[in-house]
Amino acid sequence: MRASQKDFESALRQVKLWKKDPGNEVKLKLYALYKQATEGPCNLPKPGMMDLVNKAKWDAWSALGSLPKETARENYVDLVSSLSAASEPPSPAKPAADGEQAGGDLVVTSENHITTITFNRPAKKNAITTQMYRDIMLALQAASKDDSVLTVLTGNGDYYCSGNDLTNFTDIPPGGPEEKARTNAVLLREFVDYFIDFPKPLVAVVNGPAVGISVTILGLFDLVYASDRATFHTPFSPLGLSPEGCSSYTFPKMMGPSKAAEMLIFGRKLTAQEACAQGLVTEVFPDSTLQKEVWTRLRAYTKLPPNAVRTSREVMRSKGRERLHAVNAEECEALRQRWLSEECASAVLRFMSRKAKL
Ligand SMILES: CCCCC/C=C/C(=O)SCCNC(=O)CCNC(=O)[C@H](O)C(C)(C)COP(=O)(O)OP(=O)(O)OC[C@H]1O[C@@H](n2cnc3c(N)ncnc32)[C@H](O)[C@@H]1OP(=O)(O)O
Repeated sequence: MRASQKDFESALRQVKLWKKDPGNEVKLKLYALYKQATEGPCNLPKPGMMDLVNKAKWDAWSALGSLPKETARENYVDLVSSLSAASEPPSPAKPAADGEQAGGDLVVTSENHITTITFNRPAKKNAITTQMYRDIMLALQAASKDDSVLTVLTGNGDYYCSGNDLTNFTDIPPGGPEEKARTNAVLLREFVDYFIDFPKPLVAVVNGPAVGISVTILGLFDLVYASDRATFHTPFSPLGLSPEGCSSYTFPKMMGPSKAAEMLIFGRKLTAQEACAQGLVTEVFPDSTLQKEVWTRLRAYTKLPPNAVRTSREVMRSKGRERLHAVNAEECEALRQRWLSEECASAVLRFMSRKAKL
């Protein structure tokens, strides 16, 4: 059935009532269809390379080519109706009380003296949004004070985490790309500082592939248990970026400068076994037994005298902390500059335009 002008207007009103931001990809699709339905094919000049937001919008609209206005209107109505029919999104993450589970892109649970922070965005391979960085910091703050002995990070679905959400870069504030780069650098520095200063043992249960920042911060963890399906990938150079999470210091220290260079400069992806041989991973488990074996082991660790555990960790960690803060500051400044580079803009655009196809 063809959508009438009335259906189209009703869909426009419906979008305004949505409580949750549908995400940049959906917004781009809606934008493109709206423009096509109301103005026809895009004949605006192509925005400049650094104007990420307008460039992404232009790409999405242009990709519709000569799609007739009526079809665009119909596709808009269909898209809105399919999204509105989808189940209501869960509430945002919050630090949980004992045993409580919060929904959202991050799930925090606390049980048997273990606080678990789960990346819960499986449809996006658990890419970390700006809100998730903030929620992880809140969860770590709460976990540092609760009665848990261990804090675990893990992922829901087939991925552990695909790193920073690359669409983070498209939301340019009034201060322009410079302000965006500055606020990202502040956020990143604060985020990594939380891991450097965290007072209890940090454990990663790497259930699948890990990319970018989810790999680099592993150098700040005490234990990294990985599925044999997991891979470890830091594709910074292809993205026009440079290493973060103190990996420019922890990785060479852990695996030697040459192996670290292969990963951090040349983006070589490691298998779980290779990452274990390099000291990044503590132990690799068959995917089918990972959960059972790891959680049994972790529960046993929580029975150890907690003050002895904390003291041992503190004496192991305290000496390097100041250095790590300095490394973090240096890496964030390098990244602030990288985010303003054409190399980075092109890489993000490549990813975005792949996504803007309708
Ligand atoms: C402010 C602090 C900054 C901190 C600095 C951090 C730096 C980093 O972390 S750099 C690393 C950034 N991550 C990446 O470059 C990974 C990008 N993603 C991919 O290369 C691929 O998606 C993949 C290899 C992770 C998975 O490929 P595939 O199995 O083919 O699945 P899809 O590509 O179809 O992905 C499914 C779905 O998920 C979305 N998605 C995946 N990763 C990201 C991401 N990092 N950011 C945003 N979105 C991501 C992807 O767009 C697909 O979405 P739909 O098309 O809507 O299904």
